[in-house]
Amino acid sequence: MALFELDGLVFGYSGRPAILQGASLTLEAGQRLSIAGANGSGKSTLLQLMVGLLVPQSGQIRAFGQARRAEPDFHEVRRRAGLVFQDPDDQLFCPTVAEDVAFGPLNLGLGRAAAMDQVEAVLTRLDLMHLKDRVTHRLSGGEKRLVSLAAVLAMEPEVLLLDEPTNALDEENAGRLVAILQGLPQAILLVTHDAEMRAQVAPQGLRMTAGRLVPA
Ligand SMILES: Nc1ncnc2c1ncn2[C@@H]1O[C@H](COP(=O)(O)OP(=O)(O)OP(=O)(O)O)[C@@H](O)[C@H]1O
Repeated sequence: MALFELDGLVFGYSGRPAILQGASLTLEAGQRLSIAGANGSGKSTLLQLMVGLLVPQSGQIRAFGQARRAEPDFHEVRRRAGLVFQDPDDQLFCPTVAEDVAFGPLNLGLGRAAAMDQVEAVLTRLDLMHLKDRVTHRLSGGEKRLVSLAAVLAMEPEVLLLDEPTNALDEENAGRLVAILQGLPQAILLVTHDAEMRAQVAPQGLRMTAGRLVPA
């Protein structure tokens, strides 16, 4: 069963010409796929459509074996597919790092103690335990990006949708992120301008061109 099957998605922001003009892709379990493309070509827009944050004007979205049309269809999609936003400030909204990372597990119904165990496990895995009690909005841009990834991984999604994950990361942390992603079991859809990262994490690639996805 494919995790995602997007067929002929058309989307334009209100009152503006369509950015996506028939974008299609299939993401299978365990697959790693990258998407490149010019600034403003619609890559972030596509990821937001995949988890129901935007609604296509036409085209089909199947996720985890089912057609997804209305908002309630996407609750399950957002639980099983973790989107790491391009801007960490869209992801992180709690006072401290521990609370931000615990938010997802608590929301999924985990008890406080189990959620805190999960927070420690994820922060340890990403080598971020030193940030656990920090005030989130005072972190550096790169630290926020890593905490965003931790917050998504804490929900144990089946697939990761990553929007420019190396933005604001220094070379050392970008390298660490690549190693972390290489070691994860999840399927990954990786949007990035970073050609080296695409080669290391998701060599099979597509390119967004004129509103469609074509082999890179
Ligand atoms: N909320 C919005 N309302 C109106 N236009 C928007 C909105 N969000 C994005 N856009 C526009 O839609 C186009 C596609 O944006 P999108 O962020 O999907 O591109 P992208 O391929 O991810 O770009 P980048 O590589 O710069 O991150 C851009 O022209 C952008 O300005």
